[in-house]
Amino acid sequence: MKILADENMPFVQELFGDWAEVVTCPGREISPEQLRDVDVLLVRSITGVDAALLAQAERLSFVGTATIGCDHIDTELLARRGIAFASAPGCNKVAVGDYVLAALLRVAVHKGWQLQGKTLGVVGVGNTGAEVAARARALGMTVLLCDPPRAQRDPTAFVGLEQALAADIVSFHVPLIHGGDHPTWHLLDQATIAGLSGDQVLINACRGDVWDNQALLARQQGPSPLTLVMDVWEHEPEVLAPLVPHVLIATPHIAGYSLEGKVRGTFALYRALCEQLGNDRRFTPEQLLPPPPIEALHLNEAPDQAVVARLVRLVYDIELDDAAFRQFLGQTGFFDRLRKHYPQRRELGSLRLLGTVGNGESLGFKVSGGSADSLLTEKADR
Ligand SMILES: NC(=O)C1=CN([C@@H]2O[C@H](COP(=O)(O)OP(=O)(O)OC[C@H]3O[C@@H](n4cnc5c(N)ncnc54)[C@H](O)[C@@H]3O)[C@@H](O)[C@H]2O)C=CC1
Ligand SMILES: O=C(O)C(=O)[C@H](O)COP(=O)(O)O
Repeated sequence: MKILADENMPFVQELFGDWAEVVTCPGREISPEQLRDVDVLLVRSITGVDAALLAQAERLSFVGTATIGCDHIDTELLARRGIAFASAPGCNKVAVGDYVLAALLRVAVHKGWQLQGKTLGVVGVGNTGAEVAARARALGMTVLLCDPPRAQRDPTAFVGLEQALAADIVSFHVPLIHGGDHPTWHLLDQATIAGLSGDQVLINACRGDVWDNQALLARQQGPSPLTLVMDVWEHEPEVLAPLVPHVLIATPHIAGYSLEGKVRGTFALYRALCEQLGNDRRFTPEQLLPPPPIEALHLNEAPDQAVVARLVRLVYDIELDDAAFRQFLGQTGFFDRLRKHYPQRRELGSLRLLGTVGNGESLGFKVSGGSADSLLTEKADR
């Protein structure tokens, strides 16, 4: 059996190497010719799997994407051709929650805000949106949930887009959908942008095409620009360069790039393929993860916003991602290069907080309760 996998997918040799020949290559370079003798194709979000790519893929029986988003896959085509398909729902939702928490804390410094009491609109309340909502609540924010497809089933829990867009901060977590009842392409368009006030903050960690980037640039060049956090961009890997100086935090589609998230992504495909082939699973995701750089910290009291910000930065410093983006912007291939060489990033949950840590768990950290002394003893005993 021959497996072709995106080179940015960790642990493919370890997981599949025992029962298949595994070949890897850059996701944007996978060609129809390469797929002639391939049985299994494992991609990430940058490989468009469509009729043109599969034109010569006579042997292909399985396609997997180690991502949450599936907008790059023609799933109807796969179904028509009898090719099995798997994705990795939720695999990097925690990483996206970490990213947005780090962004909120950075925004707070920039604006001189206490986040407690501020409102956050979450547009799209699935796996990633729910992670973000939980962390914002732990910071004492009032969270407005907007998810029209879900609201059809549970109308009382949700607000409309207009109300969500009136929040102090609005974070987008929708799939990219063209057409249908709830399209998300250019959900933030010229008209919605015009209705926003210059005090507001917008975060996009879902798909670039959900925001009209040209319309945003026009707004940012006017008298009352918005505060923007952008992990994703229209037309990636291209970036609308003139927009970047008007963006507070700019990153190259790495919100979901924790090591844990990537491992869960590859592992979801391993599990699906094992099931399809009737193979036994020899690994668990935990076996693949190295120990984190910092395992535990002792806190004597519940952390305030400034302490939370320092704790988050110990595990994930979003400003380093922003600085790298600005340093290399404009160089050919900078976007994909930053993604390919992304430093190993762990989730907040890799750090255990010991002692009286209040809302630590809801913020994403691992927490051990008990008195400070008993925990110190427990730590010393380990
Ligand atoms: N920047 C990054 O690194 C990452 C980006 N993503 C993107 O984020 C998207 C969302 O991920 P999940 O939360 O895991 O997906 P999910 O499928 O769990 O949730 C998406 C939610 O959006 C809702 N929705 C659909 N249309 C909507 C509309 N017009 N308005 C408001 N809500 C709408 C759905 O009802 C659903 O509840 C993914 O499809 C992917 O494109 C996901 C992971 C990492
Ligand atoms: O899971 C998703 O959906 C994402 O957006 C991925 O985190 C993006 O990573 P790549 O597939 O582009 O490496």
